[in-house]
Amino acid sequence: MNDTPKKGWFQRLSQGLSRSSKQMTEQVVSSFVKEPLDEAALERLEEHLIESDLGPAAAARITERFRALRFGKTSDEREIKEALAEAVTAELAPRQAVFDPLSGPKPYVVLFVGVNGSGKTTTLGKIAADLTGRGARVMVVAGDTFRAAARDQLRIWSERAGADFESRRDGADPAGLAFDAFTRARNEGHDVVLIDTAGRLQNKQALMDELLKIVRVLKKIDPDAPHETLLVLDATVGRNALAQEQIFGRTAYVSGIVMTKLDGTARGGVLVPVAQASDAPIKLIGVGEGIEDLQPFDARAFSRLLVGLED
Ligand SMILES: Nc1nc2c(ncn2[C@@H]2O[C@H](COP(=O)(O)OP(=O)(O)OP(=O)(O)O)[C@@H](O)[C@H]2O)c(=O)[nH]1
Repeated sequence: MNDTPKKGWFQRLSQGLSRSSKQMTEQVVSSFVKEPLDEAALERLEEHLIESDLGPAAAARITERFRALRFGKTSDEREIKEALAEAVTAELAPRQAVFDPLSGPKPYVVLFVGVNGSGKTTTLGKIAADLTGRGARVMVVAGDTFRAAARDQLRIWSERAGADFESRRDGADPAGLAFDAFTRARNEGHDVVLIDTAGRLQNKQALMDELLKIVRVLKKIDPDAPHETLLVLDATVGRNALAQEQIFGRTAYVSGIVMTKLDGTARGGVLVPVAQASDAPIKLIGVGEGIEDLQPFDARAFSRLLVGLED
């Protein structure tokens, strides 16, 4: 995604995170205002943070940091929010990284993995549109060959973006498709190849085997491919996102996480335990269905908005 967010992104992020920040402000922030911060209040804070899906480990660390900043002091709402924002930023800042498909090798191959419904296809479509908008030549590959609906949806995104599109009939081998598409993209001078994959097969093992096979055949053409493997996770499933991260993260060589649908949940805080559990950093976040609603992850902006700080 473009490093310089388009105008209005901050407002969209703010609006998208409004349910989460409302939860934080109502449940967490308001209960501390105008009381000197004591042990009982800190315990309540930790509980609220866990209820907001930040996870026990991060909740404990944030509470400790908060204690160091404010213990024994009477705080107004702004001071509470600033201290919380600082503590959440400290958790997330080391887990932030940039998705930059245009400064690597060409064609730059990006594999999209994640369960069905997580927002994979939409994310891929938004990225395709962003890249073609910046003048890149993009190929979109419909690696979920089992579901005609998934393919059609991707074709529509691809046409809208002005990208080239590669697909095969139902049930064709996705690894073969990926190989041919990568070969064509190399020959024709594409800048980026975006490969969608299935999110569900007969069982988990079959799904992982298929992903690994795709990776293997891509490496036959370029040992460094795929240059990026993005795991797409849906924030609305809360802590289930953690389980998904574990399954895909362990086997699929994930290099970056995209957290979608942060606008559809009051538990956007789940990004914190996911970011910490994963070996891969958070690269992009989605706060809506529009093309402009997918943007680079900015730990500081995210943390401040999560606790209801608008500036
Ligand atoms: N509110 C909101 N909706 C989103 C976001 N990202 C994706 N969606 C919606 O989530 C739904 C599922 O997204 P898809 O892109 O189809 O998900 P998928 O993982 O490709 O799933 P399949 O197509 O079932 O394989 C769609 O209705 C999207 O419009 C987001 O950031 N916010």
